Amino acid sequence: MAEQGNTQGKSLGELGLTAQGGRNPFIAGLAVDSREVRKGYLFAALPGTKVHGASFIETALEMGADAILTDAEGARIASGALSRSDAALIVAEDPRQTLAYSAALWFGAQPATMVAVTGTNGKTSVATFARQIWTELGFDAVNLGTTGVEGAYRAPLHHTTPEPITLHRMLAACADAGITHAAMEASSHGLAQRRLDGVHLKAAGFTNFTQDHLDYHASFDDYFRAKAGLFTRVLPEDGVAVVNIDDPRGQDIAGLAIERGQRVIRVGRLPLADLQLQGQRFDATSQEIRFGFNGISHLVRLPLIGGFQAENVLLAAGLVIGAGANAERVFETLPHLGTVRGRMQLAATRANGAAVFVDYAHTPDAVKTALKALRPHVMGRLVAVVGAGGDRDRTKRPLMGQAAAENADLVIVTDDNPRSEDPAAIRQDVMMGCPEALEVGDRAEAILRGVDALGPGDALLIAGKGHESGQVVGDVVYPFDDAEQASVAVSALDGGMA
Ligand SMILES: CC(=O)N[C@H]1[C@@H](OP(=O)(O)OP(=O)(O)OC[C@H]2O[C@@H](n3ccc(=O)[nH]c3=O)[C@H](O)[C@@H]2O)O[C@H](CO)[C@@H](O)[C@@H]1O[C@H](C)C(=O)N[C@@H](C)C(=O)N[C@H](CCC(=O)O)C(=O)O
Ligand SMILES: Nc1ncnc2c1ncn2[C@@H]1O[C@H](COP(=O)(O)OP(=O)(O)OP(=O)(O)O)[C@@H](O)[C@H]1O
Ligand SMILES: N[C@H](CCC[C@H](N)C(=O)O)C(=O)O
Repeated sequence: MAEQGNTQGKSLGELGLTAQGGRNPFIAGLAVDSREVRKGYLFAALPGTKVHGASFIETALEMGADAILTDAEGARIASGALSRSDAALIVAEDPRQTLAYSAALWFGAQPATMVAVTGTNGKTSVATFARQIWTELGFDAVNLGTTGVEGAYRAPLHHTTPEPITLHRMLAACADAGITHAAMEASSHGLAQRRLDGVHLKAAGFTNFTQDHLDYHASFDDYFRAKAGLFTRVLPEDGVAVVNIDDPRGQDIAGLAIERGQRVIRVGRLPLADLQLQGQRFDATSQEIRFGFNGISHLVRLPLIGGFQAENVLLAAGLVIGAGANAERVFETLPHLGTVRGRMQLAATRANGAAVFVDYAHTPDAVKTALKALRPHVMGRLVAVVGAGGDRDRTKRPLMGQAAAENADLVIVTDDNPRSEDPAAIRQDVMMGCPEALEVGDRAEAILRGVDALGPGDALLIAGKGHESGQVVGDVVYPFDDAEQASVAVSALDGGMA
């Protein structure tokens, strides 16, 4: 109970729940996994992708559960066990959403100003920039997502958008630590599973929409509908939608937001944008951007590599403005933003001046965008080390290879978390899109070969793992850090010059 952060216990009513059968107990904690149930807990028996959680209701009752939250199908599956128990039974149409609301009530605190961002690519970057802007403005702020909880409170997370019990435990810990501002990532899995439905958002952002996760979502339209849920369901009507309208799906989102009465801040290059990116100039380590807001033009130097990061920065600025900050003060913070860990991060420089970048591009669009974004910063050739993950969307693999072949001068295909799959078979899938590429399964060797290929003025992009610290092979996570390997390779080739 203590780790649930609530030592008092709560009645069902206090959790927004009404029992349809059984007692009306005082709840000691919440669990979605029967193995985590303790005496007096509410067990949420959720319909799963592999099995209905109701199959574990009997076990949960044996472990001491005093209340069961499930759907009609779950109540039917466990009718035998339920009829032998006096535990409270709550049957909800959408038990995942009900759990999300109850988890928010259970933990009872979240940072006062919260924003969330969704989209295929750019969520971590936007959430991180939003946190950096708030920090520059003097607020105690965090970002939560793929890279964990970062900022004035730090903690690891195992998911981009954690399930609601973990999420609200974390939000309450942040609030207790004095965090007033939080920017979180909303993954499509998280949205489809209603993980954010109890979060109080002031603004929500949309970056872009391209292929990913078609292993989980039945179709592109399903994937889009999941993302749109951030605006049609989670963001309240008085919330602000901050949308990249350069993406046609962003225009659809803006339309949905307007239908709900939400204020919309349009971001993009199109003349219709409220926060309009009007020009970019690049040098080796930074970019100068010109943008307009409310008829006023601004010129700012961003110490960031990659044109797409300007789009992410403006989306983050829009979110911070949408959540209540003064726009001119927000724009003053932009020259102080820093590189997002593992996103177009300069990891090492060779003695001949060639640069090695680490990036988290793991979708076809991201590989294309990242490589294209490096071009204006680089005088010479562009080398790419690329691979695709196992147990993930297989259809994206050849497209990732193709994106690399079309946008780099030399491509090296390697392993990236093969998980339970045969690494050679994954590489073959990728190679279908880039048949001329060099195939080097061992990632450390692939990086070494990539670094070795660099002449003066060239650059290497190591795509796919970004901030990750391991290579997942089978069930084993081997320590592996692309940035570290880049330094090791440069040292090995140039004699300690990394
Ligand atoms: C594919 C997916 O999202 N799965 C989530 C889903 O599990 P599931 O439907 O597969 O569960 P299941 O195995 O069928 O079991 C059904 C239910 O029985 C319960 N159970 C199961 C076994 C048992 O002994 N006792 C028990 O109670 C399970 O907790 C579950 O609630 O519901 C579970 C409970 O809410 C989640 O923990 C689980 O996330 C798993 C851990 C996961 O890895 N998700 C990943 C894919 C994910 O969410 N990633 C996104 C996207 C990141 C990105 O953008 O790339 C993220 O936000 O991190
Ligand atoms: N606005 C953008 N448009 C296209 N590609 C982008 C954009 N922003 C980032 N990327 C690419 O996507 C990669 C991942 O970026 P980021 O981590 O910010 O996205 P994400 O949506 O959080 O991804 P994930 O949820 O899978 O972690 C970057 O390393 C870059 O290659
Ligand atoms: N959140 C993404 C990250 C992918 C990163 C890449 N390194 C891989 O393992 O495919 C996923 O789990 O699909």
